[in-house]
Amino acid sequence: MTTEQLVAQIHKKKSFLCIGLDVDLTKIPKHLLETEDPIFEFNKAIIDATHHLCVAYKPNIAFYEAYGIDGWKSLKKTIDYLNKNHPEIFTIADAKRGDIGNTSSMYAKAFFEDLAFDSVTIAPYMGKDSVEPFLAFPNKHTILLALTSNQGAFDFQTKKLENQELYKQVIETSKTYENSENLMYVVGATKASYFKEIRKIIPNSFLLVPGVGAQGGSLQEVCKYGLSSNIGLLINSSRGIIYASNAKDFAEVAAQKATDLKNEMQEFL
Ligand SMILES: O=c1ccn([C@@H]2O[C@H](COP(=O)(O)O)[C@@H](O)[C@H]2O)c(=O)[nH]1
Repeated sequence: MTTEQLVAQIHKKKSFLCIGLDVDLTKIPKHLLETEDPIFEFNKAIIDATHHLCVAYKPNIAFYEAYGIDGWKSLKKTIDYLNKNHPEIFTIADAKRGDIGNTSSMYAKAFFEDLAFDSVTIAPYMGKDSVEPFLAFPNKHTILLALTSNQGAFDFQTKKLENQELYKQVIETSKTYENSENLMYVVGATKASYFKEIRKIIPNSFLLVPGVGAQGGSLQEVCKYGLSSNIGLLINSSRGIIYASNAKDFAEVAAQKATDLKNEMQEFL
């Protein structure tokens, strides 16, 4: 999917919501455990109930890898279901990969070719040759961890190196990479006070923003300085939506939570 197509969907649906599909078998409704593929059945129900409210879904790959080959099969079924039934939805493999060049090329093939995601999250720590293999794929997007939502972000990302914070150096350096127009960035909603500075460096790039809901970040605070001229934000919520109920009405309640977040977005569209 191109960035222009994503922006068009945001305006059409009046939403820049991304729903995280972080499936934990201990948290999903018990009746689904009796089905052949509980992870896929859970995702399918959530997608069927919420696809009109959001523009993106973000399965976090750890939640699938944790269940071994069955988890990977459920992931494949989920992305195939999305690509077949909702090709207008932007898909994000939250995998946080990145390695030396030839290994990164294999990660890129796994997520962009085999699984056919639109984007993948990448850790920037190994630098240019670890990121560029992902950027080489046309109309695919590489989402670089810039300033993460967790407390540990302060261990390194905000520390100054040669008088500039590391997260700023990551963003500035990444702009020099080949095909950097395919970059997006992760910035946590819990770091709302940093958005003004970040927008000075990347005024138009898309930012994937996790951390609203369960982690306590505020949509209003993020939008104050995070919006760009083409919206430029994908606000993610995972647990706050998908586990709002673990009874038989879980998909309905998830849709209500997604509607609440979408409604909060209206004043910014
Ligand atoms: O900085 C980051 C980067 C990624 N995440 C991921 O986003 C979701 C957030 O889930 P919630 O349940 O809405 O808290 C999850 O997959 C994280 O691994 C992040 O939170 N922060």
